[in-house]
Amino acid sequence: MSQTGTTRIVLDHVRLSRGGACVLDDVSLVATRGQLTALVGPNGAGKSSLIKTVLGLLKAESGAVWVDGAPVQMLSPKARARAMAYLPQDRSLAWSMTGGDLAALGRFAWGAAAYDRLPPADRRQVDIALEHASASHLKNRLVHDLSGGEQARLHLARALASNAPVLLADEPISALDPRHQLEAMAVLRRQADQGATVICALHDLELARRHADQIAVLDRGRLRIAAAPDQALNDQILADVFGVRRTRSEGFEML
Ligand SMILES: Nc1ncnc2c1ncn2[C@@H]1O[C@H](COP(=O)(O)OP(=O)(O)OP(=O)(O)O)[C@@H](O)[C@H]1O
Repeated sequence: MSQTGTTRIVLDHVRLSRGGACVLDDVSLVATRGQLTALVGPNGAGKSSLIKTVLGLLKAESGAVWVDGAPVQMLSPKARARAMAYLPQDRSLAWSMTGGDLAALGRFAWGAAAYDRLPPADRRQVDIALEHASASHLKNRLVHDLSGGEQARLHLARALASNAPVLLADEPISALDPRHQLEAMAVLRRQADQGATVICALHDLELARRHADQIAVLDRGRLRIAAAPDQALNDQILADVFGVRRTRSEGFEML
């Protein structure tokens, strides 16, 4: 698969099995600088598995993942952490910490430190990330005392604080109210506009359509289409993959 100067992430005929079943089947996808790719597909389609494979957390049994021209499996854990920020779907924390310390974990690959002990430049990155995630006021609160949506915004701040050129976000808007969903999507859009490569798994097809440059539709482990939003979410795909059709009010109804 050809790689140009703007290419950052390439999946080249990736096949992955989990629990004895094939969950990614011959998936090829390219994500470039400055581009927001929305990964959509029904539950179990393989979105989280794809993100973890790009991160090198799961190893493709055939095919390859390239990050800035290097096979991901050749990169050290630190190099991967510096290249790619990850907002996982599971955001449970085993022990509590302040919101500031959670967001400061985003600087971990540059040297671990609690928020108060971060070098000024790193602390500034964390403060900017907290602001972008609408979470500055949560800096001194204990994470376990916060609502699900407040915790989600701190986890987004942690991912943003790393300032990595690639951002992989697995359902970044789950648990967020409508206003904060829009804010989170605007932040991801801005990251892409500033040159980052953003890949995010989303269930909200309308938000995906409005914010993404390309939409990759996964269907039972196979990439059905990766294209501009209106092309990717055409009537046939909506019916075949999601079992829905668009209503006149831009919503969806079951077929
Ligand atoms: N740890 C695991 N062991 C075995 N199978 C797994 C494991 N994790 C996920 N799977 C299976 O892999 C397939 C893809 O799961 P994945 O989490 O990638 O889907 P998804 O598209 O992210 O789904 P969702 O929208 O529900 O989050 C599913 O069939 C799932 O049951």
